[in-house]
Amino acid sequence: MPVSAPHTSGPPSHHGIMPPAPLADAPLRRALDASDNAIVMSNSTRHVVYVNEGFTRLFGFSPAEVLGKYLSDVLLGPHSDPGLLSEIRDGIDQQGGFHIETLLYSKAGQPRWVSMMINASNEASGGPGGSITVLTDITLTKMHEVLQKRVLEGMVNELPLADLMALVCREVERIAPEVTASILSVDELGLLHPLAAPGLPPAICQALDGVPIGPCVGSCGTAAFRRAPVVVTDITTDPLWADYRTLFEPSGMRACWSSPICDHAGKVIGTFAFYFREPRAPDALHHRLVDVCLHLCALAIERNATRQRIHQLAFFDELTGLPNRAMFRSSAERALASLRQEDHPGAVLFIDLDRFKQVNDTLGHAAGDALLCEVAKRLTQCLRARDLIGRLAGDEFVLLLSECSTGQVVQMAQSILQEMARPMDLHGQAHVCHASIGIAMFPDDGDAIDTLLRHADQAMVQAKSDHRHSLQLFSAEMNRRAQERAALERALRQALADRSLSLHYQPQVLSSAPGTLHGVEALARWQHPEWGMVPPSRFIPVAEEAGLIHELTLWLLDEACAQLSAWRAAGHSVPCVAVNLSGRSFHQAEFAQQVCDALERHGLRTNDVLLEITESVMMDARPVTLANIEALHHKGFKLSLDDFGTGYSSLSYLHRLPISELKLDMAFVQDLTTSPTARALTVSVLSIAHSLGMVVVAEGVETTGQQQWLQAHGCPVMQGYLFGRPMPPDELEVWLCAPARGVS
Ligand SMILES: Nc1nc2c(ncn2[C@@H]2O[C@H](COP(=O)(O)O[C@H]3[C@@H](O)[C@H](n4cnc5c(=O)[nH]c(N)nc54)O[C@@H]3COP(=O)(O)O)[C@@H](O)[C@H]2O)c(=O)[nH]1
Repeated sequence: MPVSAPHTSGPPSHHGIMPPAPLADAPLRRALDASDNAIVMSNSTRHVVYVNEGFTRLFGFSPAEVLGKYLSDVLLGPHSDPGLLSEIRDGIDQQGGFHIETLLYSKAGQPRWVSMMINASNEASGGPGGSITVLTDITLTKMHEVLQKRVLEGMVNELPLADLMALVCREVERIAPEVTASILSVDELGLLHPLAAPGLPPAICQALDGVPIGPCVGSCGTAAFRRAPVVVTDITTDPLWADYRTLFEPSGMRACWSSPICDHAGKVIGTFAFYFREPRAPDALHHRLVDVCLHLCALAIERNATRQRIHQLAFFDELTGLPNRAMFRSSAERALASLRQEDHPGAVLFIDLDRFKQVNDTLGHAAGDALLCEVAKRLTQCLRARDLIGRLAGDEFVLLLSECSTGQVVQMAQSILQEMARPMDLHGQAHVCHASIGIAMFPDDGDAIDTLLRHADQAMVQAKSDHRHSLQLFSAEMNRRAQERAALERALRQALADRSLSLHYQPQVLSSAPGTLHGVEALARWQHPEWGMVPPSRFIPVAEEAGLIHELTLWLLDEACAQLSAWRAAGHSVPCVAVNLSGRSFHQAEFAQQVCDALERHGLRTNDVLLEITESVMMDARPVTLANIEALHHKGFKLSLDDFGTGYSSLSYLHRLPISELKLDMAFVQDLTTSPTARALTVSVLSIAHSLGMVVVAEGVETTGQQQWLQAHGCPVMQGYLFGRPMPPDELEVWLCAPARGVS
C-alpha cells in the first residue's frame, strides 16, 4: 500500500531505506526535483523511500522527515477522508493503480487538496510491491471548480439566494473544514441580514437580523462599516466583540475573519465571514477561498437584487407600490380557485376616480401622484386580510373581496366611497376625491377574473355616466351594451381603413336672402352594410373613446377640401365649407400644419374652410391646444364655436380666442316660439356676437316661425331642415341649382 499500510507493524527505522537504483542518476533526480508535482516512491512494505523537492515545496516536510515512514502518517489530518486508505488499497490490489482527489495536510497543518495518482511499480523498490505516487496541488482548481461551477449552476437553475449562499458556505467548509462560514447581506439602511450560516446556531442568525453596521459590531458589522476586512483572532478578548461575545459563546467560535462583499460600484452589499473554533488568523488558503467567494457572492447578491427589481417593476406599480394588473390577475386567479373550491361568493370592484384629469391639469402631476398614493393607502386600509388590491392603470384601482354577499359588498363599496371623499391634503391644497365603483359578483357575473374585471369595468362606466361618485352592480343589459359598443368600434376601425365613411353637406343660408349660400357644413355619414345608416351621434363618441377621432378628422378635412375644389371646378359657387374638429386633434402638436397641408393639397385658401370647435376646446388650457389655435389663427383660419350656449364657457374666452362665428344651439332655436327664456338668451347671444363682431349661425331652423323670429332679431345666418337637410354632394348640386332654394 503506497500511502499507508494497516498499522500491524511499526514503521521501520531509517536504517535499511534505500532509494531505488535509477535515482542514483543525477540528471533524472534533477528532473524530478524540478517538477511542480510531489513525487513519492514507496517500497513493498509501503515505507517511503524517495520524495522529490516538489514534495517538500507542497507539504513542507524535508525528505528526512518522511523517509522510512508511511505517507499516511505524515499527510493525513483532521478532516482527511477516513476511508481513504482502504479505497487506495482496494484500487491498487484490483487495478494496479488508483486516482483520487482528496484533502491532505502540510507540515504546518494547512489543508491541501491534491490529485493523487498511485501506480504499482517494481522500479520504485527494485522489486515487486513498490509504488510511485504523484500528488498535484489542486486546491485552487478545486475552489474554482467546486465553487464557481456549483454556484453558477445554482444561479442558472434559479436557486433562491439563501440556498445559493448556503451552498457557498457548505463548499467552503468542505474545502477548509476548520472553517464555519457565514454570509450576511447589508440593506439600504445599513442593517445586517443573515443570508446563510449553515454551521452557526439559528439563534445567532435570528439575533443578528436587523443589527445596524457600525464601528464596533463584531467582525461583520465592523467590516461592512469600515468597508475593509476585519480579523479578530480571539473574540473572547477583542473589544469589537464586546456586545456579541455572550451570543456566540455557546457556539464555541473563538475567532472570526470577515470581509465586505461589494457590488460593481463598490457599495457594501454584504459580508463573508470565516469563524474558527480556536484563536487564530486566516491562512493563505483561506485568503484564496475568500477571494473566489467574494466575487461569487457579489454576483449572486447583485443578481438577486436585479431580479427583485425586475420583479417589482414587472408586478408592482412603481408609484403606489400596489400590485399591477399582471400581479393582481395571478393572485386573483388563485383566490377565485379557492373560493370556487369552498363554494364561497366574492366580488370584483372596479374603482375609477372622478375628474382625476382635472387634478393633473390644474394642480399638476405631482399633486396627481400624491392623490393616487393617498387613494392607494385609503383603499388598502379598507381591506380585510383576505382581500386583494391592484392598480390597473392611471386612476383605475381594483379590489377582489372574498367571502362576501352582495349586501356586504355594497356596504363595503359605500364605505370606500365615504373614505375616498374625506378631504385630503395634496401638497398643501385641500382636495376632495370622488370615485365611481362598478361591482361584479363571483360567480354570478363571471367565473374567471378577466370576465369579472370586464363586467366590473362596465358597471363602473355606468356608475360614472349616471351620477359619478356612486356605485353600480353589473347587469346583463350592461354587458349587451358593452358588446355592442365593442362591435361598433371594430366596425368603425374597418370603415376608416376601407374609407367607407362619407360626407353629407348641409347648406347655411343668409337670413337676409335665404336663397344665398353662406357656406355648407360637412357632416360625417356611415352606411354600414348590415346595420344601415349609423348616426354620427353614435359613432363619433366611439371614435373619440377609441382614439380614432383624429384619423377621422384628417380624413374629413381632406374629403371636404377635395369636394369644395371639385364643386368650384364644376362651376358651383360654394363660399366655404365648415368642418367639425374634435378637441383631441388639438392635442396633436402637428395638427395646425396638417390642416394647412389639407388645404394646400386641394388648392384652397384659409377662408375657404371654417373650423368648428366646441366649447371644450375653447376651455382647454393645454399648451399644445393653445399653440394649435394660435397657429391656425396666425395662418388666417376662422374658428366657429359650435353648440354655443349648451356648455359652461366663460364669455371672456370669446374675447381672448380668435372666434369669428357662434353657432346658436338648436335647443334654443327650437324653443324660440314657445319659450320666453330661449328668446331672451338668443337675443343676448345675438347682442354679444354683434358687439364682438362675430357672425351668428342659428342651427336647427325647421319652421318659418323660427326663421322669421331670427330674421327679425338680426341673426345673420341660418341652418336647418327648413332650408336643406344634410345631403350627399350630388344632391347638394341639385339644391344649388334649384330656382327657389330659400326654403325647402
Ligand atoms: N367631430 C365631428 N363631429 C361630427 C361630424 N359629423 C357630425 N358630427 C357631429 O355629430 C353630431 C350629430 O350630427 P348629425 O347627426 O349630422 O346632426 C347634424 C345635423 O344633421 C342636425 N341638424 C341640422 N339641421 C337640423 C334641423 O333642422 N333639425 C334637426 N333636428 N337637426 C338638424 O344637427 C347636427 C348639426 O351638427 P352641428 O352643427 O355640428 O352641431 C353633431 O354634434 C355633429 O357636430 C364629424 O365629421 N366630426
